[in-house]
Amino acid sequence: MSFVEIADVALRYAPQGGAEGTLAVDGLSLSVEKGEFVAVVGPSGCGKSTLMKLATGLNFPTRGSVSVAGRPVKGPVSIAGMAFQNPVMLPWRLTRDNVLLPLEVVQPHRRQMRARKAEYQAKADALLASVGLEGAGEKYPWQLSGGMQQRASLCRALIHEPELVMLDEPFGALDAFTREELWCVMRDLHAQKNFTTILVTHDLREAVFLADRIFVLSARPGRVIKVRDVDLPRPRPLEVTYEKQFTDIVHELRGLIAEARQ
Ligand SMILES: Nc1ncnc2c1ncn2[C@@H]1O[C@H](COP(=O)(O)OP(=O)(O)OP(=O)(O)O)[C@@H](O)[C@H]1O
Repeated sequence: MSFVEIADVALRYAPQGGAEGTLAVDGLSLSVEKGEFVAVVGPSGCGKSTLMKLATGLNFPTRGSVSVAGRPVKGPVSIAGMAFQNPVMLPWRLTRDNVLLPLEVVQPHRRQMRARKAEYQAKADALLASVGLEGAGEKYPWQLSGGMQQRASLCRALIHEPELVMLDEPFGALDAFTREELWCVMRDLHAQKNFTTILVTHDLREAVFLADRIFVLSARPGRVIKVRDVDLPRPRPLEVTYEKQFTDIVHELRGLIAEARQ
């Protein structure tokens, strides 16, 4: 059995005001192996974020099944860490304390928080340093740039050592240079820690740079219309993005999405 299995799933959002609701995904099947880095791309509104919510237990299928780590998903998946386009840091807490938030929620850390606070704080500072944010734990999030906040948000997604990391457009709001820097941060974190990763993105270069496999979804209701292996060797330097093999894959994906939008 794969680490994440989504099997023939449909999800219709509840109707409002007599309408019939929105069928977000239908016949959606995909599986992700342990340690794999996959990306999900597709036309706007095709159900990418819905897929993320299904895999983390924030939404449940109308039909079909979802399992993670061999267990059916019946509620929020505690072995998952998440990062989104908007880092949403609590402005009254230091950056370090924002990073520590999942440990205050997820067991067994929650019950150990008081006794192990100093150790957890040191862990947060070490994680921040590993993404180039040495000393930033002592600052408030509003004292950091957007790129720094997004790095901190990655740390928050990883602090409880999740086996599954879900990234929903995490670099979408950043300028091109900062975005590429964070691709490298993410590449290195994945290589070190080997968590299973699902990245939802509109940025096809980002998908090809980071992923082992890319799932292309149809227009809504979303289902997988193509699985593209990215057979570029790792570790991948940024320069790979200028190579023909890389740009060929990007063009292929662009063509598939253009077709799917029609
Ligand atoms: N909570 C909700 N209630 C009702 N409809 C919803 C809800 N969440 C999403 N939808 C609808 O489901 C469809 C799929 O939404 P989803 O956010 O999964 O798509 P997406 O591919 O992530 O979108 P985008 O490319 O714009 O980020 C859309 O038509 C959206 O309006």
